[in-house]
Amino acid sequence: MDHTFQVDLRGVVDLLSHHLYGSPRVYVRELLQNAVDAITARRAADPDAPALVRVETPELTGDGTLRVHDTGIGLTEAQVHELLATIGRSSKRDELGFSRHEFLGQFGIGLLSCFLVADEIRVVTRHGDHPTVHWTGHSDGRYAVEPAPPGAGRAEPGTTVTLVPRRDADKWFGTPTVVDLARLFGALLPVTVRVGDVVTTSGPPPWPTTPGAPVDRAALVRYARETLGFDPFDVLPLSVPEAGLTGAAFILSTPVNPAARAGHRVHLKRMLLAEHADGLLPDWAFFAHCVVDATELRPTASREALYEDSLLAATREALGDQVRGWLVRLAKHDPRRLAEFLQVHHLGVKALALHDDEMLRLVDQWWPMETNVGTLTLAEFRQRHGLLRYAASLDEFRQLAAVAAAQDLAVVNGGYTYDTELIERLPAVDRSVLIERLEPSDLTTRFDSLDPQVELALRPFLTAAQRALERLGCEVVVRAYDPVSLPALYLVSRSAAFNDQLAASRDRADELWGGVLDALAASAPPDRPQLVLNHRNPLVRRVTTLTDPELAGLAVEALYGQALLLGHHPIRAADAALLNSSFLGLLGRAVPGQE
Ligand SMILES: Nc1ncnc2c1ncn2[C@@H]1O[C@H](COP(=O)(O)OP(=O)(O)OP(=O)(O)O)[C@@H](O)[C@H]1O
Repeated sequence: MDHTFQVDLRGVVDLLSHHLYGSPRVYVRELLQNAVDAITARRAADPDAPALVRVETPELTGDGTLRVHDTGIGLTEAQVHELLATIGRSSKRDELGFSRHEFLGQFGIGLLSCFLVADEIRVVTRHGDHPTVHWTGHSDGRYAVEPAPPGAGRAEPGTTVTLVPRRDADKWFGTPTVVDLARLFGALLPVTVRVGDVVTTSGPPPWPTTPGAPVDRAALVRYARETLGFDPFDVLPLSVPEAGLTGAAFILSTPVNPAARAGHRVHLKRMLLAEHADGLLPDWAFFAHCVVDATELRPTASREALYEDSLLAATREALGDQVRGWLVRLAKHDPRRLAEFLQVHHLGVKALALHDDEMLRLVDQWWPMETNVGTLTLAEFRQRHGLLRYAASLDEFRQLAAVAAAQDLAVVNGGYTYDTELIERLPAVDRSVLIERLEPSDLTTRFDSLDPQVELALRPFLTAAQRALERLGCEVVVRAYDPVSLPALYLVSRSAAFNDQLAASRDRADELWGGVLDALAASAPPDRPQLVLNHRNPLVRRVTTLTDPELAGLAVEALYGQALLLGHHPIRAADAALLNSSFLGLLGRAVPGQE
């Protein structure tokens, strides 16, 4: 024998409230949606039928209930039985079960959302010339249907839905709350909605809704200010005909974290679906906030998010192209504005450029980088200097920028967030790009050696100097280079820096790990850091002629300390001690008198 499923309405309402809808406030949306659909259905047969939805809050009704009146198609008694009391039954699907295009509803559960805030729902409805029907539904699952008492029938076709609030749901029925919710969800609806005397619909959207219609920028900026709460950097109209989508992208005027997406304001058939919907734009377009209305995109059953399907994917791509087009146009016709845009969003743009070729090209062409030959984009730098030579850290750049410039070596500062990674990714998108990381020790090859005679004469000094710095593992050399004002340069090749780190770790490591580090150290080349004294510097020349080996040692130690500090090199304990002793030693020599 066949039986029919029984539904525990309380259980279903509990499911809706805890797992489907984000907040009980959606009851306003569902009521408006049903009223608008009913008007749409009536106007399909009678285009001149009135189109008005009136909401009366308890403040107006005076009996504690909220009422929604519509001039829609209404229901016959048979339809009331079939549609209102059957969960999942909807008049808005065709014979094959597909949602009918002209309606907002489709699932046949919307009315149940009223039970999130009401214990009892009453519907008084009239379809055409049929008698008026009264339906009362209770949250415990009971319902009653009866014809209207004689003389109490509706004068006109349409429906009135009355909610008897639950005791704990009063806050959802205050007039200001209902006005706000009606505006939030239904401001763009194509039917006039009034809450009491307040019209909550605002007419058509502020963006062009037909192809070729002019863009009213002032209206869009006003909309952003009033509805989204910010002044956009720029606005661009959006259109994706396959999705029946029109709208606008508002470019944010303050930096945002690309990973923390705020989402987009999405309307479906003029009803707000979500204020923060995901998935409408590609990730890289984090700097744009969209407001759109679409007829073909599908909602999830909660009506609070977009259903991820191939149409949404195609829409995302098309919208991405339109935002990209905006960037390209800006680059072509208004580079100054593009520079302003990048000033605001460079960190986000760079983060995406690590993965997105298009963004990388944008950074390459338009982001001004610090270099030792002035501020240039990477593309400009390559055009002027060919090879893209870069320092991989801020310290390295600071240490070497001036010296490299004096040797005619142009260097880009790759020390800021993402810059080195971006430079190193450039050859992957453009094979013709040649890059080279500046190796500090490469610089020495560009310095001039001294005349052999001079070199010979410097031997005693060099011996004393080397003795002074031996215990620090530093080699002293003398070369002639520019700028003349620089007395000494401390140069650490990358392998020497690695050795230094290895030694420091070895000191802290236990036996087993220490053994591993020793093995590594053994395989590393024995490159030592160098203190390169500049023979063109007048002070250095004087130092090299000192005959007192102790004073020569002190002077070299002081030059070593100064080179470390100037180059932003780490100062180890031994270095600090040496700085201290050389300073005091020189001071002792400088101040006359005996103990
Ligand atoms: N104001 C109204 N006027 C006329 N018919 C209505 C009205 N409200 C509800 N109905 C009828 O009741 C049915 C069920 O409504 P319900 O809101 O539960 O679902 P729906 O609107 O069809 O779909 P969804 O769950 O997506 O909102 C509707 O399909 C419609 O036929």
